[in-house]
Amino acid sequence: MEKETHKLIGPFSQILTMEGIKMHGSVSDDQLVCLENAGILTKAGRIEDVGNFETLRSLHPYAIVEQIDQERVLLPGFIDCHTHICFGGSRAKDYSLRIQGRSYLEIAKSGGGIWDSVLQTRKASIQQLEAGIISRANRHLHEGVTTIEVKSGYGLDLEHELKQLTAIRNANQKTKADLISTCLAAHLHPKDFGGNATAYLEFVLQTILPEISRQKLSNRVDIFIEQSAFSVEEAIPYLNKAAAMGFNLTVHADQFSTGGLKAAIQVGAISADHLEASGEAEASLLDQSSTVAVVLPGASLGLGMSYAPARLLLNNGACVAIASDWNPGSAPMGDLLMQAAVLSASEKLTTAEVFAALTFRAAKALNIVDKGVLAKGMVADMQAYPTADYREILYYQGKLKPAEVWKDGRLVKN
Ligand SMILES: N=CN[C@@H](CCC(=O)O)C(=O)O
Repeated sequence: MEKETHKLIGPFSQILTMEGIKMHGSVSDDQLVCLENAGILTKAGRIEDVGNFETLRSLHPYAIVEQIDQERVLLPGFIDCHTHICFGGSRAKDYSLRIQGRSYLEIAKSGGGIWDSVLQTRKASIQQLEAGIISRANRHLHEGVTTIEVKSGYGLDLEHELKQLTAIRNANQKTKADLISTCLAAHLHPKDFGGNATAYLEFVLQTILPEISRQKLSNRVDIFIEQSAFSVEEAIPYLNKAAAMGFNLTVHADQFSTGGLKAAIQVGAISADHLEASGEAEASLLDQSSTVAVVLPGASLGLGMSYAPARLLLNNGACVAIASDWNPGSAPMGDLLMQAAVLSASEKLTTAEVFAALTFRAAKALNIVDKGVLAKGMVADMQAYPTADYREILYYQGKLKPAEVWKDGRLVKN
């Protein structure tokens, strides 16, 4: 019986296991474990062994062989640890205004921005939201992204935050990608809430979060700390109370102005995301911190703004992850590999740093311990690129896509 459940996949020209690389700070490419003519043995969705293909074949003659006949480089599936792919409508109008020179915040003040997506998302049925999530998640899966965080935050009242999180839960049953939900009811102080920002956050704490816990819709809470959203003084008590209710914390921090990263570290957030406005002073805070610094080049591309200082953050010892921020406003593209490749050219990130940021460091941002590395016991989420040289993956700046993708050891794209 056991013999039938083992599967040996290979031979691969190269397998980058991502094993043995530290969680924090800079990484040079010579730290990458690159196995040549390699295979991977899986069983029941987990990795049993990784090594030379012929050696594995002789050690496990009973394994069913899934033969790879062409040149391929195998990597762990990517983990996109920050998205907003549950939304209704489009914000093409905002984009066209931005490329005419209007800023994100100006557009938000004049009726566009996040609030416009809130109105469009409230109008959408749960089925429409589900269909949108499934289609975006499947596109990501096709491009090698096997785990995807998905935020609410376009509902901003009890009914519609629950509708978004329920749509994410339903979509998770219908896509082969793994979806991890986050409650971002604190995305904005809603225009139609009859009270100030603090009163709104109290409402979220007393009404929305208990219901989310009761229905087990999410165990993660996020807040947007920014002049246009919530202040540090408003956010800290909110985050501390959410943590006391058992939620893991993540923060939208330092996108346009600073203060958010420091607050995220202070409350023990698992990650602080954005960081485009962070400088030397903020980067130095990450030296002794376990908070993951998640950079979002897709938002910089969508807004035509500077990238987060990923090189500086790594030089300061941060654990840096890269995510797509896929959303209808600031980051509509949703191509994680392309964004990471373009960021690496500007920020001078090594291939090892980019792949770490898309795999096991992104897993840390989601508190996941069994994904992002190809090693015994880990989930067999993997992707194979049609090349014999791993350096070509970033070289083609996102145009080289995986030819095969496996989720839980099963081929989901070929
Ligand atoms: N910055 C705040 N939230 C999103 C943008 C959402 C939107 O513009 O709709 C982000 O992560 O970029």
